[in-house]
Amino acid sequence: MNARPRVRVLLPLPLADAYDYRVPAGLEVVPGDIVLVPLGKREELGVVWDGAADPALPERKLRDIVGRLDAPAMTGSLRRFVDWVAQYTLSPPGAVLRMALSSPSALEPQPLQPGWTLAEPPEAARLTESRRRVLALLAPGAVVAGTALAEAAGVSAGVVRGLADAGFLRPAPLPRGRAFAYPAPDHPGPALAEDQRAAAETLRASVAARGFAVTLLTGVTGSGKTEVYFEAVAEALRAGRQALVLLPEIALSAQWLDRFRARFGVAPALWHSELTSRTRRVTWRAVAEGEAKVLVGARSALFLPFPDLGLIVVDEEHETAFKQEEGVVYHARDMAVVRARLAAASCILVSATPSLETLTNAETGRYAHVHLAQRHGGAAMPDVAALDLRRHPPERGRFLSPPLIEAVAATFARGEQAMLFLNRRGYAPMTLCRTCGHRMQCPNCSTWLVEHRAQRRLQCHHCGHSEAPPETCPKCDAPHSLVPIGPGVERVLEEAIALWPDARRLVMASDTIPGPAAAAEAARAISAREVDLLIGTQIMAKGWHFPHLTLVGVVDADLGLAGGDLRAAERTIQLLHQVAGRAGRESARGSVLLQSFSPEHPVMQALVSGDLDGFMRAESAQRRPGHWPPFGRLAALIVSSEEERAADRTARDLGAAAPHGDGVQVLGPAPAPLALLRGRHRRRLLLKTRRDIAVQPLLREWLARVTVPNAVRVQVDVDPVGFL
Ligand SMILES: Nc1ncnc2c1ncn2[C@@H]1O[C@H](COP(=O)(O)OP(=O)(O)OP(=O)(O)O)[C@@H](O)[C@H]1O
Ligand SMILES: [Zn+2]
Repeated sequence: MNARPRVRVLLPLPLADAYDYRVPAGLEVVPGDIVLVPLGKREELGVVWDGAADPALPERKLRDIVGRLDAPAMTGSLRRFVDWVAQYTLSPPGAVLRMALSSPSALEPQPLQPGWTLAEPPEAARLTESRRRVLALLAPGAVVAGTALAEAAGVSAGVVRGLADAGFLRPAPLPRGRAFAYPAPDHPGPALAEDQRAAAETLRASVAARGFAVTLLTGVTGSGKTEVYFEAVAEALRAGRQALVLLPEIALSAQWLDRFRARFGVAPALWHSELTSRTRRVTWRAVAEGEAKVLVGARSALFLPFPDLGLIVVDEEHETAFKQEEGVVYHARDMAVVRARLAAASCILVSATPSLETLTNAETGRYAHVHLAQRHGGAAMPDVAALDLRRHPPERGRFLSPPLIEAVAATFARGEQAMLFLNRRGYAPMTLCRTCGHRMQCPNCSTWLVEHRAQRRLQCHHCGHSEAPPETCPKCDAPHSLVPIGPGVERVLEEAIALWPDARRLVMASDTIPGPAAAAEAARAISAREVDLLIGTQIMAKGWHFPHLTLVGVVDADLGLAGGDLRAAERTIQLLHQVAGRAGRESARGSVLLQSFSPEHPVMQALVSGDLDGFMRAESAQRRPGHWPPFGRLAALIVSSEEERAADRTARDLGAAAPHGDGVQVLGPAPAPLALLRGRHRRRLLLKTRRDIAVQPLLREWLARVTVPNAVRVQVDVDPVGFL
C-alpha cells in the first residue's frame, strides 16, 4: 500500500514550527487550506503550510488530518507575511498565525438565517384574510424571514407560524445578504483643489500600476491629506481590489468616518479591539470573501485575510501607537510596507510630521514623496509663540501664565473656541507628604500614583492599581500632609473653572471620552459651538477639524523632553505640531502659545519658526555618526521575572554571552527605567549594529547561548520605539 501523503500544518499556538500530519484517503489539501487536526487529546484548527513534511519521520508518529473546513483558504501572500513577521520579530510563526486567525468562529460554517417559502399554491377559499395577505407577499421561489413577512402583512408572528403548520409554508434558508455595501468610487465627493488633484493623481497612478510601491504623502496640518488619499482608495475600488486604511486611534475617528461616508456614500468595514465577536466574525469572513472592499482598522487589521489587496494607507505614520509592545512585538507601519510588497500592492504613508525613518527612506529614493504645501481653502497656518515661564510665571499653585490667560479670554470675547493641551490624565501626577517627603508609589510598578480627584482615587497608569488617598501619610503618619504635585487635565480644569466660570468646558482624555459614541458626541458639540474651552490630552491632538477653534495653549511644552530617550525630541515636536495644527483651520487665523521653561530649546525654536524640515535635518545629522536609527539598527532584550535575583542572573548571563564584532555593540544590562512593572523586575540590554548588519541572526545565536530559567521571560523587541 502506498504511504499517504504528508503535509505541514501550522497551528495558531506558540510552537517552534509547523507539525507534520498525514492526509487521509479521500481528502486532498493544498497550502492555505484551513484544517482540523488532532493535537494531544484535543482537536485544533490549523493551516496547511508551505514546504515539505519530514520524510524521515516514522509513520507511527504521524496522525491524520481530521478534515478540511469550508472556509476561504489563506492566500500565499498572507502565509508569506506570517512567516516574514515571525522571522523578523523572532516570534514563533504560530503566534503570528494566531493574529491572522483572530476570529476562529469565522472559519466554521456560517449559520444560515431561516426564512419561509411557498409550499403549495394557496387555495383562496380556505384562507382567512390575514393569511391571504401573508401569502400574497411571496412570489414562487422567494424566501422571506418570518418577522419581515408578519410586519409587511401587518399580522402577528402567530399567523405565519399557523400557515407553516397548515402546510402552506415551508422553511428555507434566507439568501445571504451582503454584510457591507460597496463604497462607490465615483460617488460625488468634494472637488479637489489644484495641488490636491496633482497629488491625488500621483497616488492614483501608483495604485493603477498594480505593483508594489511606497509613497510618502506629507502636507501641512489641514491641507486635505485625507481627501487626497481617498482618491487612491477609489482607484483600488475601480480596479476591483481591496483597500486597507490603518488609523492609530480608530475608536476616536468619528470625523474620519463622516468624511469617508461623504466621499464614498457608505461606511467602511471596521476592525478594532472593541468589536463584538459577532461583528468580528462577519467582518473577518467578508474580508476573506472579498466582500468588504475597504476596511479601516487598528494595527491588527494587517493580519486580516484580504484575497486581493491593492492598497494599504497608514495614516499618521509617525504614531507610536502603531507599535505593538506585547506578545508579537511589531511595528504596524513597517509591517504594512512588507504586507504591501508581498501582495504587490501600493502603500501610502501619511503624516504632517513624518518619522525620521520614513523621511530618510523618501530622501534615499526608496519611497516616492508627494507634498501638500498649503492648508485647504486658503486657511493660514497658525502663529506659534513660546511663552517663557521664567518671565511669565503662573500664580502660586496655578499652571496658566498671565499671557495665556489673557489670550484665552480674548478668544472667548471674539466668540471663538480655545483649547488647553496637557498630555496628562487625572488631577496630579504625584502626591507628596509635606512633612517627610514621602511620595505615593505603586506597589507593583516603579511609578508614582496619579491622583484622579473626581473618582477620589490614586491610580497607577501602568498596572491599573488604585487606592483611596490616605488621610495620613503612610510613612510618617502626619495628618492632612499629602499634597498634589504638578498638573493633570483635571487640575487645569479646576483652574479654568475659577478663571472663566461661565465658559462651557469639555475635557477630552481617554477616561472622559471612552469610546466611539462619546468621541462622536464630543465632535458634534464642539462643531455646533456648544463648547468654549477644550481641555485635553493627546487624544485631541490628531486629525480633528474644528472650524471655530482658534487658540491652542500648550500647558507644559517641555513635558515630553524629559527622560531623553532617542526619539524624545522627535516625538515632542510631532505631537506639539499636530496639536498646534488644530488651531485656525478655517477662516479665522489661529494662534498657539507654548508654555516652556526652555524656549531656546531647538524643539521650541522649530515649532515657532515652523521649520520642521530643518529640525529633522539636524536630528538626522545627530543620529548618523553614532549609527542610531534610522542609520543603524537596534534591538532590545527585556529580561523580567517576579524574582529580582533571577532577572539579574539571566541579564548578567546575557551580558556575558553578548555578540561583539565590527559594527556590533551591546549596551547593558541595566535596570529598565520601569524597573518594576506589574510586579515583575525588569532589566534591559540593547543591541546596536550598523545598518548593513541584520540583527536577527545575531539575536538568535545570542539567545541560544543562554539558558533562561522558567521563572524568567526574555522579550525581544526589534526596532524598539519605547525604552521603558
Ligand atoms: N477639496 C476639498 N473640498 C472640501 N473640503 C476639503 C477639501 N480638502 C480638504 N477639505 C476639508 O478640509 C479639512 C482638512 O482636511 P484633512 O483633515 O484631510 O487635512 P489633513 O491634511 O489630514 O490635516 P491633519 O494633518 O491636520 O489631520 C477637512 O475638514 C476636509 O474635509
Ligand atoms: Zn502599577
